[in-house]
Amino acid sequence: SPSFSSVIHVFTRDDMCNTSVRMRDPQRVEETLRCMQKAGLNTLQVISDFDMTLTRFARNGKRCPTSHNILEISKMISSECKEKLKDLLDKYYPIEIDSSKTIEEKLPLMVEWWTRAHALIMQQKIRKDQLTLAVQESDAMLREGYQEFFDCLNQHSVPLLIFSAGLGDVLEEVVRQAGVFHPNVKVISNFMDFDETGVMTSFKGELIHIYNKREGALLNTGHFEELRSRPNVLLLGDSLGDLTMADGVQEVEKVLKIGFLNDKVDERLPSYLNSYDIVLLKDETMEVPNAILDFLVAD
Ligand SMILES: Nc1ccn([C@@H]2O[C@H](COP(=O)(O)O)[C@@H](O)[C@H]2O)c(=O)n1
Ligand SMILES: [Mg+2]
Repeated sequence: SPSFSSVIHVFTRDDMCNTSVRMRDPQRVEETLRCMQKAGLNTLQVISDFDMTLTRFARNGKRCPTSHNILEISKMISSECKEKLKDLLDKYYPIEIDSSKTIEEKLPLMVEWWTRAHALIMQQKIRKDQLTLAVQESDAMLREGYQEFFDCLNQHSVPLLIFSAGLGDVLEEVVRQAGVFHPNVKVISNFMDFDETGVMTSFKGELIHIYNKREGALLNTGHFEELRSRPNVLLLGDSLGDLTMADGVQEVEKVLKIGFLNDKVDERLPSYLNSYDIVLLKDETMEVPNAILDFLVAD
């Protein structure tokens, strides 16, 4: 059964190009993992962001789509609307990853991006039954090793909450088409409302954007209440906004935060190291989360 040294081996491997694992405090990571292992898998829950955390950021140098992008570049969207959505992406994505701006400075601009994009999407008479094809025709890609990750959690009945500011209907389809939408998976995200003919009319509930996952978590107290007996959390994200995803967990004991740092790595590394326990630099795989699960399984 895997020992901590085998996890460390994955953490410190230097044989793989473009892959690197950083930790602010490796000893604390080890202590946290040992506590989690001792407490057992029946005390664990996993909370993960979706876009660019469970999905790949890039492949062969080309960006992979977010759940928004999958819809935005699909046949369902008119070319005029596509152009407007692309302009929004070009304007706001650089702000999202700008390390010279604070979260407080970025927040209103991110709300503006989501609000404007969703207003455009709502005008497009999206058909629910066309989402399957949009995902099939996209380059959406879960990270290498996703099957092992999803299957392991399911096999051990560990709940996986996918908490996304993306498009819930689209991301669920990505997970379904990958064959890993197991019964232990729950999704909190922006879901569409459809009329009786299957045409989208609006979005359900409160908007989830990159910086209000804490509020989103607190709106879902029922989910976390059900998981009261699971105070240990493995959190996976790619944005500093993802760090609050576990804020709804009741009587939390240990939280291990794993951050995928995909873009503008040098500028953003200090803030990621400050806030995530483990930072994965340009790592397109689930190798580290899987090594951690292997370690936790072996109690
Ligand atoms: N119109 C938009 C708005 C946001 N995005 C990207 O979605 C990501 C958020 O989804 P998570 O699953 O990561 O919560 C965010 O990082 C934005 O870059 C987009 O592509 N289009
Ligand atoms: Mg993300």
